[in-house]
Amino acid sequence: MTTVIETIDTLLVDLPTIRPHKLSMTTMARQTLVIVRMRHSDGIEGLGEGTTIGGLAYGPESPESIKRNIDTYLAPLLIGQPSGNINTLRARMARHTRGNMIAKSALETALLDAQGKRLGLPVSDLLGGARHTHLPVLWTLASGDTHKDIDEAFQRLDDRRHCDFKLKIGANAVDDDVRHVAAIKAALGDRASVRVDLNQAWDERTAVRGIQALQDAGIELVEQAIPAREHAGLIRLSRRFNVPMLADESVQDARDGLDLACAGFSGAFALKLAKSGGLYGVLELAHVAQAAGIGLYGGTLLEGTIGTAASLHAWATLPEMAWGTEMFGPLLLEDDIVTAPLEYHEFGVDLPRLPGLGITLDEDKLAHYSRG
Ligand SMILES: O=C(O)C[C@H]1C=CC(=O)O1
Ligand SMILES: [Mn+2]
Repeated sequence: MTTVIETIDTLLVDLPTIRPHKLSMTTMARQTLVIVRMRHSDGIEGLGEGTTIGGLAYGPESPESIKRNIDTYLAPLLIGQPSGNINTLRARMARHTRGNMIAKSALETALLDAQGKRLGLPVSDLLGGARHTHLPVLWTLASGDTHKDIDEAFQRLDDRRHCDFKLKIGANAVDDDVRHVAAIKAALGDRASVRVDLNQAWDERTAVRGIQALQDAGIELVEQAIPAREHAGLIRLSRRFNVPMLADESVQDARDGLDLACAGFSGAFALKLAKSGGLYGVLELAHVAQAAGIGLYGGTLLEGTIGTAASLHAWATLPEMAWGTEMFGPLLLEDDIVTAPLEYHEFGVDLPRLPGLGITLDEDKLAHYSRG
């Protein structure tokens, strides 16, 4: 008998962060994960996660909209359908619903987790096989205080946890931000690479001034300096400076990637399951980038362990990423809802090797942190 999808439950899970995480558009004191539990008629449960940053501060989906739109619109499209044909189920969601890429990503992840468990294969094997089993992971310094950030960076270096750092700037005046970045880079010297993420905070004129100063300070990568939809401006910046531009909010999926590449962008793309609607969509973007000679970077929306593991399975199938990954989401959270956390060591993280995502929920922790 064909295995079908029987039930899909969604849970809002609030976890405190280890310290305030200050971005240009919001300061996070907690993270809300939307956890999907998808049960199939063969008794297998698939897990998925949809997560964004700061409610509606980061993008058009909030944790509450992700849950509501799965419950109301997306789950009914899947329930009763055969479990194993993920291409058909993706097409069904795309045909009947627009946008909501984080919600779709959570569901696709749950489908892949279940299929992997069913076949006894890790998700990366379902995607053709892992080329890496240990991936580099950077850390974001975003305490809002220069000296605290420097102490935090040295701690991470000494623990051999991270040797690349991303600084979140754009909330303060340009000169203050540049001073903050330059002080951190000067303190770390050659021990670490330092990059910045503006999260769209500058206009193009400000960006020209700010990026020149950041380049002079030895910054290695400048992420999303100007608003997402200003593709022409981003391309001008990528041509103007030696320091490469990393497109994040500007590049959601393969279509954006193709447009940017065809219009002359050079630099790198931040890949995120949340932007591209799941593992297949994000790999389509990665393949466009590869064809265009654009560098890859494994990005996060600060997902917990389930979403982070899903991303790792996708990144593991790619050639080495020019800019590594930022899959540190679980390390920013005070606690976890899984029985065995991901293993972070030697400046990176291990790819889980058990079937599916390789992650098991801790039911007590899940109940404790779930809303309602
Ligand atoms: O890159 C972003 O825009 C989102 C995210 C990734 C790391 C972090 O601290 O925030
Ligand atoms: Mn970013």
